[in-house]
Amino acid sequence: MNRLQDKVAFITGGSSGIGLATAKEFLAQGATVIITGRNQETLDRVTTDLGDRAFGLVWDASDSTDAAEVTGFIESNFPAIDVIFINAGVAKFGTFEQMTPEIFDESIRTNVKGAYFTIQALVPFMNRGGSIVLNTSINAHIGAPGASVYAATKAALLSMARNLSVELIERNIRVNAVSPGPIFTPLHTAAKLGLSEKEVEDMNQGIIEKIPLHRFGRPEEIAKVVLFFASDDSSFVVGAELIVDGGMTL
Ligand SMILES: NC(=O)c1ccc[n+]([C@@H]2O[C@H](COP(=O)([O-])OP(=O)(O)OC[C@H]3O[C@@H](n4cnc5c(N)ncnc54)[C@H](O)[C@@H]3O)[C@@H](O)[C@H]2O)c1
Repeated sequence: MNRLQDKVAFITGGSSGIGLATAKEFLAQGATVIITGRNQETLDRVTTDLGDRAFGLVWDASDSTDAAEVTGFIESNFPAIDVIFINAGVAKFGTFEQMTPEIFDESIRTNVKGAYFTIQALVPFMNRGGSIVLNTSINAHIGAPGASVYAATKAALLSMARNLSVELIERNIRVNAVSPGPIFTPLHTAAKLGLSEKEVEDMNQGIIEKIPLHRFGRPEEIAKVVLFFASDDSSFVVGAELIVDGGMTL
């Protein structure tokens, strides 16, 4: 316990799924947590549940170049940011023909550009060093039908993590990546995937058959890995990737 005592952590897309599980884990370890999302009501509800050390900020990851409000809030309230978890993301699946320029742009803006400019805006606040963790995906490594756009964004993110790690370590900031396999979260709903209920059901069944552990992962199982990267337990780990997929990519 208390692996993040007195630390301040910033989590993008923190109101559900892996981001929320990570916020809970960080709070349990003594951190103060700032989560971002697009909906004020949702953020209010979630931060009320999370308690006094949780703060919610409306910040659209796909428009992260406009950071004035976020940086102003941090400046007025915290001495530093110690941990950033780049987690907000969209997963638009579909055949090659179904991928429109709009889907492509939204995916790149949220998953790649959003990540980059969030880090650029927040690094100046990491004045006591710290840790940045990027949430990529096993899709950065495998070939799966219908995943070409999503996978391309996650491969970009993984490469971003490696390259930023060698640049930011000069400021005592470690950058690492977690690459989850299938984790049961709201991302797996038909609406978010852009598929029908039946397509999602068939896809999920097919996925489980490929996982040696024969089940989806839980958000909490990713949060534990993010905690490892965020805390001093990983003090000599720089530019690494940890695949957490129940053995799916083996
Ligand atoms: N669930 C999985 O199987 C899985 C596997 C590998 C990687 N991931 C990655 O994990 C991350 C979290 O996904 P999740 O599975 O917890 O699903 P989720 O839908 O619960 O979480 C995604 C979060 O991102 C937020 N978000 C999306 N677009 C945003 C935007 N423009 N601005 C701000 N926030 C935005 C959503 O509001 C949500 O809180 C994603 O980056 C996803 O690609 C998930």
